[in-house]
Amino acid sequence: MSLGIPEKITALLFDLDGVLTSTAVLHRQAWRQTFEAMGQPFSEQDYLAYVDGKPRYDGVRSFLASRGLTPLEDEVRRIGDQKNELVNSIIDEQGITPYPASVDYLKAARAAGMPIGVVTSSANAMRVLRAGNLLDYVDALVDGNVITASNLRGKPAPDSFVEGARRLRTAPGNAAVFEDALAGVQAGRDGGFGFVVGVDRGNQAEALKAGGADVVVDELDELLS
Ligand SMILES: O=P(O)(O)OC[C@H]1O[C@@H](O)[C@H](O)[C@@H](O)[C@@H]1O
Repeated sequence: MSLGIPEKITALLFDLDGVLTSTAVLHRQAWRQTFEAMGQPFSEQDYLAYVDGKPRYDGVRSFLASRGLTPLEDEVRRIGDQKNELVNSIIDEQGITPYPASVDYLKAARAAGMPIGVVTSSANAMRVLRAGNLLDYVDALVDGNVITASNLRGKPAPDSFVEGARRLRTAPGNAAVFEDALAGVQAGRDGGFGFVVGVDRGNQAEALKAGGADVVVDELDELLS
């Protein structure tokens, strides 16, 4: 079976929320409730432009900066931590659903012997991967905790994907990035990755293309043939 990627690609790096699992929607809901409780209306467009794909506190800073606000660091953390409690209780209530088409793609990648990394800004990744029964597919994980502990810059900087490639012993030019967030697609482009797949979950196919995606799909199994 063909994975629909160039021959030079020898490793795959997947974002988690919104690419492998439908948790991006849960994050968006928790962010909206958190910001609206502060009197700041928060649209889907705000999520996509300012928060999606970025580490937790970067998301807080970026959205509030768009409203002309620059809160002190303590306040940034208080808001981010409040959102984290909320997203965890939403996950408790709603559970974790992997996208079936993404699981099919992971299975095909495994069958092809491709090393697989998950590169996500989320510090809740282990919980999500475990609940989604996805851990068997993961050879390397770079998550929000690794990003903090290793002092990496979060997406849109390429650092976390570069670290993922390093852990799979692959040069970025030989690795493919799979991303639904604009910040993540930009990270793939700026890191010189060999192929960037944009996954359009929110009417932003054009923006993903403009941000550096080589191809944009609605579901990962569209790449299989
Ligand atoms: O707060 P967490 O779980 O560490 O996640 C940080 C970010 O992780 C990203 O994967 C999500 O796209 C964002 O919505 C989220 O804010």
